[in-house]
Amino acid sequence: MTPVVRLDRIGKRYGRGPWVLRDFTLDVGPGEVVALRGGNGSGKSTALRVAAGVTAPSSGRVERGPSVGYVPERFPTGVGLSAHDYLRHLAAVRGVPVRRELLDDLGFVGDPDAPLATLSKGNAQKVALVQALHATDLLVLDEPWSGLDAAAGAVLVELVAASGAAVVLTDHHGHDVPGMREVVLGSVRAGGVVIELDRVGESFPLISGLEGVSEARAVGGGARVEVRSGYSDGVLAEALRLGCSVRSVRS
Ligand SMILES: Nc1ncnc2c1ncn2[C@@H]1O[C@H](COP(=O)(O)OP(=O)(O)OP(=O)(O)O)[C@@H](O)[C@H]1O
Repeated sequence: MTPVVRLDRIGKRYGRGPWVLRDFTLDVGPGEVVALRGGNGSGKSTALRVAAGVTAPSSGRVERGPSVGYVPERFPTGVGLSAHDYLRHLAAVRGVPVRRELLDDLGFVGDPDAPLATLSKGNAQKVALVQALHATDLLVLDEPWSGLDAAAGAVLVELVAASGAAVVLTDHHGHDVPGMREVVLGSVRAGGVVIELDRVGESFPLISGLEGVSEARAVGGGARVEVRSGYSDGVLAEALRLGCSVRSVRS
């Protein structure tokens, strides 16, 4: 089966911050539903943003089909439009029909002509879902059940299961979509070690950019370096080669 979305050894760091994702690979085929699992801060939303194309990976490659729907973790309701105008506008930009009937299916009971910012959280979330559900290739859903009542939640399970698109989602509430595959994102810090180095000096940027380093902080002339599980030997060897000395290694 040809995947609709392929994340190929994705790495992501925001600016010069720590690596949030390292070597993350994921293929999702049409009609497949994948739930990303992992603790807070393990990079789930980041992986979804990369999959949806709203943020670029720092390394690795992304391939995806052209028709993509994305529900962000926080729906930006401050656009000053009503639900109807917002859906009409996005549908026109994308050249797809407005699927207003989905608002009814999800039990939307807000005023569709009132500004989005005045809607309740659950009703705003239903608008966020409807604008995404047009997608035929890839649906990227970040906490899509957030704010939904039980009835709407059950409808969303059915919509996701029946979408036919590749679906990648996160869900802290454990909704069970039939056939859903789970992919666990390990924290880049889980199981790793903290290495304290002396005599780092100008080698700090090189040390902080080494493979497996999830966070590095300059401390005096040395550094405190957090290293993911399995990478400490390589980081230690490289640090020594760069002339640093090792003060401590702790798991
Ligand atoms: N725009 C950003 N700029 C800088 N750092 C960011 C940004 N977005 C996320 N991060 C950092 O990336 C890491 C992963 O965050 P992300 O939101 O992807 O995790 P998550 O698994 O979705 O977390 P949660 O379960 O709490 O929603 C965190 O340390 C976070 O602080």
